[in-house]
Amino acid sequence: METINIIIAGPRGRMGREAVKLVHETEGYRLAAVLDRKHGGINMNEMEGFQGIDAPVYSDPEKCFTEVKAEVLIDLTTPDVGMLHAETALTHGIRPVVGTTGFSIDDLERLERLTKETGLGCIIAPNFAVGAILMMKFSQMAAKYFPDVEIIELHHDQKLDAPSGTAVKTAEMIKSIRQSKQQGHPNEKETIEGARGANFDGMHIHSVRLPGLIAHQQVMFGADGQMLTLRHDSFNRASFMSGVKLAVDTVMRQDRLVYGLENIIE
Ligand SMILES: NC(=O)c1ccc[n+]([C@@H]2O[C@H](COP(=O)([O-])OP(=O)(O)OC[C@H]3O[C@@H](n4cnc5c(N)ncnc54)[C@H](O)[C@@H]3O)[C@@H](O)[C@H]2O)c1
Ligand SMILES: O=C(O)C1=N[C@H](C(=O)O)CCC1
Repeated sequence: METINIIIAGPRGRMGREAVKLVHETEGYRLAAVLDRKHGGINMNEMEGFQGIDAPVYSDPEKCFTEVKAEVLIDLTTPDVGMLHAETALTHGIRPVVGTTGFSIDDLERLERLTKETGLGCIIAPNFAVGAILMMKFSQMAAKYFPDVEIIELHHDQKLDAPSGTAVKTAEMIKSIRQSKQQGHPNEKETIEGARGANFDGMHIHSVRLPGLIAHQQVMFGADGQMLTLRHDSFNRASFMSGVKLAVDTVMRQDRLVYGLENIIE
């Protein structure tokens, strides 16, 4: 088995720490370096909580991708930084696996162009949890029969982007099979701005942020006299790691942009 050399961006973050553990403990993976905005120039084992993990730390992505031999970048940072990392990685022949959420349609189009130019795979996964992928797929199936839908996503209160990447992806998947529909009463009026949530092609997305939560989503379908609710809960960040591993293994065989793990799980 060929070793996959991996760079992780955002190793001290909530997701980054889990990803470091995954790469460190997986046979056939080697942690080649990490990208950390503060600690460039030291070794990981000098950083708190990473004793016994030997990898150089960089703060400058350009320098990191030039000096380090790696096949894959796992990015778990913030949208603007994640976009810069993904583009820079591709131009250095490194395949990005991006868990960072909050990318715009423009960002996705730019990355798609870059993958076509370089012939390299890139996976953008708004949610790595297999259960969440199933919830999105089931929601897409249900929307064929229940066009009236509201999405409620619930996350911890340190989350930067709203709506969540998962909610946006769910809405996009529903939109792909549903005729555009403005839901609710045609004359409805918000007496407090935002009361009806975000409007995506007529369906509404509500974002809840509370301490204690991790990542949760409920998709509610209403029809005359009945309701169908699909819900997924991630109770810890280890729940995302089998999806990260699937993405790393798959990106090695891809030559284009893949947006969403639903396109690669069988
Ligand atoms: N796809 C999924 O399944 C999934 C799951 C959880 C979180 N996320 C997303 O992953 C991202 C990270 O989430 P989190 O909860 O770990 O956040 P976090 O705030 O705990 O971690 C983000 C890390 O990025 C680092 N960072 C910021 N700028 C940097 C830079 N220039 N260079 C290197 N590192 C930099 C920060 O120091 C921080 O450690 C978010 O966008 C979140 O929405 C995705
Ligand atoms: O913790 C977060 O932030 C998460 N973000 C993802 C999203 O935006 O959908 C999914 C899981 C957790």
